Amino acid sequence: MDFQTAIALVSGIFSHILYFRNGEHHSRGILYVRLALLLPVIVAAHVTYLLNKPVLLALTLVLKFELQYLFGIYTSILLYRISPFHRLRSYPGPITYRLSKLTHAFHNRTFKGYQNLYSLHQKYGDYVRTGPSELSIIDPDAVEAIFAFNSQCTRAAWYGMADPIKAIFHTRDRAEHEKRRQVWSQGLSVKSLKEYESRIEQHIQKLVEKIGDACAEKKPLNASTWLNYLSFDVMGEIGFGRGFGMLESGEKLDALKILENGQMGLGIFGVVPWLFMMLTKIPWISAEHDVFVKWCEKQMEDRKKRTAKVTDIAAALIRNDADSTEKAMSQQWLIGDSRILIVAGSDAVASSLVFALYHLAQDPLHTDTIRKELGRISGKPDAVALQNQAPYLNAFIAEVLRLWPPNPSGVLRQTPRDGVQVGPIYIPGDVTVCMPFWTFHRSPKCFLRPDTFLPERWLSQPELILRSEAYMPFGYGAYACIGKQLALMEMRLTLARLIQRFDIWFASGEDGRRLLEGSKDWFTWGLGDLMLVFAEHRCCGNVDLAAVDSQPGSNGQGCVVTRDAYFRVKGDGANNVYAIGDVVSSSKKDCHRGLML
Ligand code: HEM
Repeated sequence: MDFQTAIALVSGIFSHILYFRNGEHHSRGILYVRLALLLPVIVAAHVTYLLNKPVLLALTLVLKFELQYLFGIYTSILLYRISPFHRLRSYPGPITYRLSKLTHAFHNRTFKGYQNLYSLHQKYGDYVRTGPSELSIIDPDAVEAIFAFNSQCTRAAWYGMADPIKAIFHTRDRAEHEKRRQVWSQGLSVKSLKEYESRIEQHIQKLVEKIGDACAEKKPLNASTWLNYLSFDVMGEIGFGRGFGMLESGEKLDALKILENGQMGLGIFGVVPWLFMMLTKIPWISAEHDVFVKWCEKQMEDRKKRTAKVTDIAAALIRNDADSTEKAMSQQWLIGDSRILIVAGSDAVASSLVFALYHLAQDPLHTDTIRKELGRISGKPDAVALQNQAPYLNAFIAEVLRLWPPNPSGVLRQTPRDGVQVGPIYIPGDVTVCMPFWTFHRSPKCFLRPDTFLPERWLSQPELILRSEAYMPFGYGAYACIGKQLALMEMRLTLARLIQRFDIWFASGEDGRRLLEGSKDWFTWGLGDLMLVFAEHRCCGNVDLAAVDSQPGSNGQGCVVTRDAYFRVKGDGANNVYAIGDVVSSSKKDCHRGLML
């Protein structure tokens, strides 16, 4: 090895040990690339000028030195990551993940990040090393230490990927975040929620009418599409004072199509923040995303110009902007939060509602139980009644959020410099820790029969919940979801209104698999299709199956005759119809046993 090579290699190794090994570098990717490209040219120019060497020779020498230097850095980095000196050496995990997060991105290429994490936990246990300095954890004892208000853990580098944009969701500084959260909470107070209720109802009513039309024409509907329209229209209404009109037009806004494309990138490259940040700085890659950002800004600008007749979340943010003395900074917050307003709540509510409809179609007993419960509430149940007097509905929603949390791969935190102690386990400092909700919610150590949809675990069978700390679809602690009550109100109202009016089944040829297996994990869910048929519910409440049951061998099965159709029914052999199936026919001849309602 010649002297120059030795110097280059040693410089590389020391650069890693003294500089790159410490602190955060994810936001400097572009800077490093620029330096790597520019420095050789500058140095070569100096060598040519000072030593009088030919340009080409100087450039070759400098580039050779640079490559050797980079080789030194990367060899040192990779060896260190798998060495017994690394602070995460004792945690199990695949060697390829220890070497580089790029492996994680590669495994996420099919948008099944949540399943990937599930498999890793199945193989390696509750603590898995999923990156050079990253752990995925499904230990309920660790929740307090990592998420509680008094935890020293902060948001991980992942949240800084939107830099330099300012927004509540991207703020890593605890004090700054707390201040912004106070501004947001004015728009989400109990009083505001009360005002939002009737406006949310109007949008739900539009959805109900659309479904009613499809129902009259006996047409199936894609629930994933229509619930998305609802949740975005509601966020337009609550966020900016007017819906986006998608329920009326039946068409997705172009801006939201762009948003979906952008989410795909997040699903794959989001696990490697430095790479994601570099990619989003490349103009032709970020062009579409910039259009979406501009559209969000425009919503806020338009809202500022309108005199508000109604209250909304933007009103609180704009008020704060008007009071602010630091105008430029305040404007930055307003722009950043306009995006959060649109994105944060819509996807999550839509996916939760679609998975809820899947479970209703899959087992109509849930529909029946909720309907009976709603029937016991006097008058049309409002949001407060649904919260306090519909325990099964609430348990049903809780179970949907357990099995299908809207952020399936969870959220990330960073441990403080001194690390964190979880009982006998020490998690070293400056480590990114992730709690993957989908996997955590299905841990057999935390929930009995973890993969089974059982709303009863939140009601009559609490013994099925072993560790309630593991349940955190809305996150937990200082950064937890600020829109939780709004989301729950919207979900309760939507499900109640749909169940009160319709019976819900899978459309012909649908079994829900496209939703369960085809949905993509791109931080929130990119939903697969779910084709459903809705039918006006005419035979509500208990149905006396005696006539059906009295037929020998009927086994509680037969037909229910409503005003104009014959439905196939299944009973429990006692007095309840618990599944009402397809319309068999409009005449009695295809219906071998009938029961007139
Ligand atoms: C089922 C519905 C929803 C679920 C499951 C959900 C889940 C979450 C989770 C897990 C976080 C925490 C992220 C973290 O720890 O960094 C979060 C944050 C947030 N959510 Fe939601 N969310 C839902 C609906 C909504 C709605 C309707 C809004 C509308 C206002 C909203 C606004 C926000 C905001 C602004 C944050 C950031 C809070 C902060 O930084 O302090 N979410 N959400």
